[in-house]
Amino acid sequence: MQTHEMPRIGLVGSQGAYGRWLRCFFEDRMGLRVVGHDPHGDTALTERALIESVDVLIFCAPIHQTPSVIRHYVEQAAGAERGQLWLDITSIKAGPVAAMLTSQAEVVGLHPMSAAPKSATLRGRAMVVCEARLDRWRAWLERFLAATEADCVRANADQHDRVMALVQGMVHATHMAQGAVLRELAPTVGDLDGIRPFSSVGYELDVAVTRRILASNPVIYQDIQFENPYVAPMLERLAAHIDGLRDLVRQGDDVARERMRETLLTQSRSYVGEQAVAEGSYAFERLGYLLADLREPRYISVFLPLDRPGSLRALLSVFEQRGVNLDSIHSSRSAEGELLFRIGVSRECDAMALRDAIDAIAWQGIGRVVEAAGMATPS
Ligand SMILES: NC(=O)C1=CN([C@@H]2O[C@H](COP(=O)(O)OP(=O)(O)OC[C@H]3O[C@@H](n4cnc5c(N)ncnc54)[C@H](O)[C@@H]3O)[C@@H](O)[C@H]2O)C=CC1
Ligand SMILES: O=C(O)C(=O)Cc1ccc(O)cc1
Repeated sequence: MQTHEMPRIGLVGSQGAYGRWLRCFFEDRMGLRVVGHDPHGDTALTERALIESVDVLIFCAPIHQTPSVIRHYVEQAAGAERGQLWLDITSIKAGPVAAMLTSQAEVVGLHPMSAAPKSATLRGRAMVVCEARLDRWRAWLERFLAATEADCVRANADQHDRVMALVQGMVHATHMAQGAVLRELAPTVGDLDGIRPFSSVGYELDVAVTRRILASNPVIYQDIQFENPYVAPMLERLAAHIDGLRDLVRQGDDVARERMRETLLTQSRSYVGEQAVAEGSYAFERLGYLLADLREPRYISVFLPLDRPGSLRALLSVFEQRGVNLDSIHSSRSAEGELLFRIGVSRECDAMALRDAIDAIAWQGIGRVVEAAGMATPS
């Protein structure tokens, strides 16, 4: 009983990005004891000793290695895992879940749909939950999932992998291809910096996705393409549509134009449905306004240390008292994950009044101005 109340947590891959996040999560948010093993930097416990000292074991190792790592742990455990809960967070689910099922532990596969966040929980992110063999650990699992604050969606492992071929495989493939096309063709039109002033909202959004992928761990993007059996058939369809479009454009006549409209626009529009098309289109517009606000060169970013009602009002009153007109206000996060208010300031506002407002934010103890951009340099 005690075990299920305050289980000891074991992390396989404890030194990785998610391993480190999970350690903080379990220790700080759930008050649980965490131990781990990782060939890179966490070898105090042998694998067998790790298994013997935990109640819940979580695999957070690289995707392509995880099934064999799990099988190795099953061998090492040799039955000692009976009564434990084994979880994994791998981006592909069928292989890891099948491997965990060869143990005698209870088994649930998880997939958080975001990189390890800078925040303390997974609030606002989806997490797929594949219950494979769950009995006595059910109540604790529900408490754990609630503590993550993730939006949990249940699926079996095969369903998960089919969906991920679209949600991840397709999205990553198209953006990796965009990155390669830009690399090849952008030099002929003034390079990326030369293209930037010509950006549309769609280009800017796609470039952000592509660069996010390029900034991340390449092994994950490689494994998501290569380890999911549903990716190859998806790529066939993707390639067929791109090839088809190229052929129609080469053909170039009215028949080809009509065919393109029919296959790539009209049929998809009616499949998606009028309402969802309208909602998606509006979401795109809102992102356009957001990007426009974020592009405004004159803004300040403020960290408000006091997370309580009225903090934002105190901040805004500093501007009001000095007659500084604001164009936009967004809550956002710094690259380090700190919650910030980003305030766009009217280009017409008086530079002295703005500087005075910035000073007042600090000396009145309202907040810390992390960045002030587009200000006239003081004379
Ligand atoms: N990074 C992301 O965006 C997301 C990752 N995931 C999943 O989380 C898992 C881990 O990902 P990251 O933490 O980003 O990767 P990572 O590469 O930062 O960490 C993996 C860790 O596993 C360790 N490791 C390698 N072989 C091992 C073994 N035999 N035994 C124990 N540890 C071993 C590595 O030394 C490394 O520290 C992957 O399965 C990935 O699919 C899930 C959602 C998002
Ligand atoms: O590229 C994406 O989809 C991300 O947002 C990051 C990411 C990478 C791997 C995952 O399994 C889940 C999320």
